[in-house]
Amino acid sequence: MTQRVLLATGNTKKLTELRRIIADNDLDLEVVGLRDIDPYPDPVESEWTFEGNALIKAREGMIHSGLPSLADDSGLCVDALGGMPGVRSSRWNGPEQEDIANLELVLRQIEDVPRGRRQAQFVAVMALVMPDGREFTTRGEMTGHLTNRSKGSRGFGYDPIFVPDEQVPDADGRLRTSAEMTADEKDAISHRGRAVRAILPILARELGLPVPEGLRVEPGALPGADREGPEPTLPASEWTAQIPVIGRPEQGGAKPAPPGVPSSGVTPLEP
Ligand SMILES: O=P(O)(O)OP(=O)(O)OP(=O)(O)OC[C@H]1O[C@@H](n2cnc3c(O)ncnc32)[C@H](O)[C@@H]1O
Ligand SMILES: [Mg+2]
Repeated sequence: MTQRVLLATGNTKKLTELRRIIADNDLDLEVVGLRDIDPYPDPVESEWTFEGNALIKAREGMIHSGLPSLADDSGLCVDALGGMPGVRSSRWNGPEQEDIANLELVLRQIEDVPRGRRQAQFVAVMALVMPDGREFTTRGEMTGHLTNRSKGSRGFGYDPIFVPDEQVPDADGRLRTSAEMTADEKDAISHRGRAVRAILPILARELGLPVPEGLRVEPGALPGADREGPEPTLPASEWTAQIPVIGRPEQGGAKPAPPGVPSSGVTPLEP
């Protein structure tokens, strides 16, 4: 029987991307959105880390639906702004969450910053909360730089001003913004694509589904792999899986991984 999973996000563009990436990976899952369950108040995203806010949204989703629940917390971290807007990306210009006003404010804030110092990265953290309270997070990043004006109409949020590093220039040597890329091109390199592809093997294992071809990892490499054995040394809420991250240490309110912790494997979440 097809199992149901909730994607607890109020952002329909994000939901579309998440559904598309899950569908591309052939998991026998029905992905329901917030519109498919009884409404509940938006949770307050009160944490200073993407992990913390993703867990807040996934926990609320699980409590109100009883379903295994996924949630994404993401944002744009701009080096010249000390890693901001980061976890505040959707409310950067105020509580209205208007993409264009947020993007224009960032452009104004960096208008005097020269091209060589306009590096930024998108970060996405996916949280999974199971009905038994087990919790997991995965992280993906996409590095790039910011343009000085919007280009392209695909994607959402800050896509029209973000030029990903991982792309081949066109015949004129021009690089595209992520709003000029096709959905498949963005998914292949995006922060969300990476975070979702990292959580899918964990979700599959937790639901007893076959792990999709191409997403297989060593069984012991997944957090909670010892769930049939002795209790984990950390509470379930403190396990996180990290995928290899390209680029600089995390910013925007999130703490860098503690020294000595490998870029993939199990690390504790900050309190
Ligand atoms: O909290 P939910 O309900 O999931 O929806 P949201 O839009 O409020 O989501 P976040 O709190 O995670 O804020 C993420 C913001 O970061 C930006 N962002 C995240 N991923 C992006 C992407 O792939 N392309 C462009 N902008 C993105 C965009 O402004 C989002 O509104
Ligand atoms: Mg939000």
